Amino acid sequence: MAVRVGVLGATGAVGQRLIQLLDPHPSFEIAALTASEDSAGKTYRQAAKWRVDSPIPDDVAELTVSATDPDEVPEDIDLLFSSLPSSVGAAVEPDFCEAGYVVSSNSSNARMADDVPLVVPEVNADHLDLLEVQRDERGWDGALVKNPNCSTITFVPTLAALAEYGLESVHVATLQAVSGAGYDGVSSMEIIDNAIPHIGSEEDKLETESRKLLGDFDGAELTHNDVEVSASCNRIPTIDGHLENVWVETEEDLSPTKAAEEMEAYPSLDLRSSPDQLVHVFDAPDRPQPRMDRTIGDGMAIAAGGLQETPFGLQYNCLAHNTIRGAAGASVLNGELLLENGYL
Ligand SMILES: NC(=O)C1=CN([C@@H]2O[C@H](COP(=O)(O)OP(=O)(O)OC[C@H]3O[C@@H](n4cnc5c(N)ncnc54)[C@H](OP(=O)(O)O)[C@@H]3O)[C@@H](O)[C@H]2O)C=CC1
Ligand SMILES: N[C@@H](CC(=O)OP(=O)(O)O)C(=O)O
Repeated sequence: MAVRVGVLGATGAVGQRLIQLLDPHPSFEIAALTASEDSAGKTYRQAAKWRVDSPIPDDVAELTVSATDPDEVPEDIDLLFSSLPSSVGAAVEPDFCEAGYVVSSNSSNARMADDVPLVVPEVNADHLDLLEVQRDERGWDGALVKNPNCSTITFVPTLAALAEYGLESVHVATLQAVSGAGYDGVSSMEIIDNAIPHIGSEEDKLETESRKLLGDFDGAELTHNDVEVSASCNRIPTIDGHLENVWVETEEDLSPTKAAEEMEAYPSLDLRSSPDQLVHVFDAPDRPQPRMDRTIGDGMAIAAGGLQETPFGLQYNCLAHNTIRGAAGASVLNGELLLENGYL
């Protein structure tokens, strides 16, 4: 029987992607949708300005949107996907966890909290058991798990594939699509014929979240990886797909050929939303490209290419679909991991 799930912030850009991914999902049944007080009481069709590239699912369209309050969500919901603005997530997600709901959240609040697992299942599924510590410390029946920032998700799997060579330092420069800022995030006058070399708080997220994801969990405590990470983030006029240029220095020698082999061989998982192959490496030096490569693995794979030796270490480019692999798909994958690990 399918697990009954809800979406917090269901009317937003990421909320709509969540609905698109969850509606056909065999393990989950959408049974609750929440948004702001402005949307509460309306049908989803009325409340959401549907902008996803597939039709709004009929059954979901007729559900009534409720306020984002634990008292407004049915008790028989087992899992909530959260795509709220982070300030709202910070205020309400703990209330839902205290009320007994398990929350798989895409919002940036609490990602770096010591007792909150920040998970990319193919990279650090074992960190999920930090939930035992969380429940002990907070006394929650529910639980809170986070996926990282979309740009963090794009480059961390490639680093995980190289980790056995000893990661010393990483430099990453991003070229991020406008959908990452949300529908109203960047105006057309700002971004057409332009690039913006600043995305608020983004660089710090890449630098800190990557070290947490690549850290070790001993069953009680999480130690962050001590690799030095330096990021520079840029907004460019693509719609979807974050492209990143990465330079990595390793303790052991690592040729571009060997690095490509390690990336291609890095294992995926058997979870329903995991791609068959996690990292695809292109031989052609002009790939990956956002428009051509963002939907590899139904938008859940990472594309890489352009591997070469430089005076600053191994250099390569990588790409992921920011609202699928980097946001909604990442939360759904964590929901699948929670289910597989008996947390639901
Ligand atoms: N856009 C993207 O690609 C990415 C976004 N994210 C993160 O995901 C989260 C959602 O982003 P996005 O979907 O773009 O945001 P949107 O602004 O499109 O959607 C926000 C959602 O939250 C609801 N909401 C807003 N204020 C409140 C409130 N006070 N109480 C309850 N619900 C509220 C909105 O409801 P209503 O419609 O009623 O206003 C809407 O459903 C953010 O934390 C963002 O940083 C992460 C990665 C990528
Ligand atoms: N800041 C990201 C999207 C985002 O909302 O990230 P986060 O989930 O860390 O808030 C972008 O602009 O592409």
